[in-house]
Amino acid sequence: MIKLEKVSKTYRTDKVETLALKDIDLHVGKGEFVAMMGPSGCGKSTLLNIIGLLDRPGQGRVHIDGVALSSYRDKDVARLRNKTFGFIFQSFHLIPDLRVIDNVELPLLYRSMGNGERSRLAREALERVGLGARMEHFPNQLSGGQQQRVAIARAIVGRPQILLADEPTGNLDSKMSAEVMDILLKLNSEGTTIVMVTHDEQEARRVGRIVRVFDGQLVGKEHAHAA
Ligand SMILES: Nc1ncnc2c1ncn2[C@@H]1O[C@H](COP(=O)(O)OP(=O)(O)OP(=O)(O)O)[C@@H](O)[C@H]1O
Repeated sequence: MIKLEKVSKTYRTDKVETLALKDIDLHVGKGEFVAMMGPSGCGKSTLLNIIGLLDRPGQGRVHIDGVALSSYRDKDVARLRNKTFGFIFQSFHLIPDLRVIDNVELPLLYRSMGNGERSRLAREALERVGLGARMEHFPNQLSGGQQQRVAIARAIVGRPQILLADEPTGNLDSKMSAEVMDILLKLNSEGTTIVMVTHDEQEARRVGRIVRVFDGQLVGKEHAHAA
């Protein structure tokens, strides 16, 4: 499903060069749930951005569902990203002036579908995360855990094959974190491939596989075992 070969990434500013990723080989099979762990600054977000086609590697190859990213032009990459991935962030990234239902509909605006269909899919996604009764609320009228569930509904509304989550429980207390993890595990059991960055060992142990990043490289052998 996701295959990275010898991926490296260097950030260059006027004065400094930072080698953020070095020779990453990673294979994530269809339907896997992978937790990515490592100290601050080791390259986890950079790796997630490259997997999610938000950034291109400096060197190396990225294959998504068997297709090499290098064969896509920029505008096709954007379309592939929108269709294939759902993104969840630590700080939710909801739009405060939009009602919950309108936030969830956002990713569908780029697809050709009528208002009725858009609204039906958004309602369905909100019901799946247990927020069917909060559609007309604004984000600041919800708890942190509920806001993250809205963000999950927004991430899954377009039925992506892959969910990428960057510390999705980082801003939540343990009860809300457990609720968010339950939803992610359920989505995974229904077939969605998930890659999640986390700092929480206990949480990571709930998922299928842990990939550890250190200083821009993968450590251990676990990254090689995927189907
Ligand atoms: N846009 C950028 N320009 C320059 N350097 C960057 C940029 N983004 C990241 N870096 C550097 O690349 C390295 C990896 O950063 P990255 O954000 O991927 O780490 P991380 O493991 O996600 O960290 P954290 O757990 O703190 O979020 C760091 O040394 C960081 O300073």
